[in-house]
Amino acid sequence: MIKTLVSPCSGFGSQKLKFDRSGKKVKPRAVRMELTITQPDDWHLHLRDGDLLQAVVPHSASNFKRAIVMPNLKPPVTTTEAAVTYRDSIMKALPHGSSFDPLMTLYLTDKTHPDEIKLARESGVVYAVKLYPAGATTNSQDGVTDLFGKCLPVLEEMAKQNMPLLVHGEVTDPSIDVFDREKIFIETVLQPLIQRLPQLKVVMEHITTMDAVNFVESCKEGSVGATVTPQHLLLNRNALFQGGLQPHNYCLPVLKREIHRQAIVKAVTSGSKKFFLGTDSAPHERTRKESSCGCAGIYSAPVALSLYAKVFDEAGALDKLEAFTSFNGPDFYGLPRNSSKITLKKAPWKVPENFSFSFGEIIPMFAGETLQWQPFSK
Ligand SMILES: NC(=O)N[C@@H](CC(=O)O)C(=O)O
Ligand SMILES: [Zn+2]
Ligand SMILES: [Zn+2]
Repeated sequence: MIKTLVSPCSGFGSQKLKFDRSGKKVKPRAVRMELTITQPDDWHLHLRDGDLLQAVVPHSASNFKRAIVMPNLKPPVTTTEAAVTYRDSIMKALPHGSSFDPLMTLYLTDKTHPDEIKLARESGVVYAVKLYPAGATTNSQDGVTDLFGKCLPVLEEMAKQNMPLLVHGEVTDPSIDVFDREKIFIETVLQPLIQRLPQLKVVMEHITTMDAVNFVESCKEGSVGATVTPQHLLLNRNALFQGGLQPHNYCLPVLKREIHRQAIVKAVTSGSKKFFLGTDSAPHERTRKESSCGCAGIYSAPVALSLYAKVFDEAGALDKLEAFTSFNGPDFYGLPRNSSKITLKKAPWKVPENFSFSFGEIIPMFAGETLQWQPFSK
């Protein structure tokens, strides 16, 4: 439900009377101040383990009902048994009374056996398998070196079990420019994969380019989907260098040109069912980001909903926000939509400069900046 109010105050300053060229009074523009939507899920989330897990899980649990939890721990979550253990530790770290539901994933390796997929399906806690090309991103060193050469029997079993494949879609060939790695991955891996196994459900994670948008749009609805992060909707690659090197804007796949950002905004605000919310919230302790060799990953969990609302608001598409945050993901995964609701209110708030813990600090995306939308869970 959207409450459309004629704001007595625009952005909480008074709204001046406006006149057109002929001197006629112009009706004030309706400003949406409050929006109640089905509770969102996060279809791409890093919760880490140990102290970091304890520190970050409340931020996701306070806004999202479910999350697809990434398996790139050290060591990676490669078996159903490990996924069950990891899920238990997430449940233990949740704030008292939380109904957050972590949906687990397995980390695909060259050695994953098709029987592991059967176990995963039977477990009822594993919802997808994640492909990290070896060396493509954080903790991907145990990932896949040759998808078609090593993983075909597993992929066939996944198609049989209706188990989605989630992909970090970048080639790792060092001769390929880092800004072209997603495009080349689509051409050399994804296109051949869906041709070979059209029954396999695939999610292209954290898409960053117009090429990815076009690819996903060209595929059959329900067979290929994509998650979209707040950073790839709001920032272009200039944000990496604005006034000096900005390590907290560094993630993989790296931010791209403005034309790509615009294509992604257009895709998610178009009402297409193929695109859904996946924050890729990826916390790293401050000193690991502000380093001579800084880690890739942006911590967005505490600000993500505000930021998605900002994108849809600025595009004049707030009526499309709920499908993106709360319908398209569960529909793609074949899961029920949530019955709980949250309310987003237009009420400015300042993002904390940092979150401080005994082990160090985590810097959130848009640290210290003022945002307009604020989520309130019922
Ligand atoms: N997105 C990132 O930059 N980093 C992620 C890994 C990933 O999703 O690629 C992480 O785990 O830190
Ligand atoms: Zn990734
Ligand atoms: Zn990720």
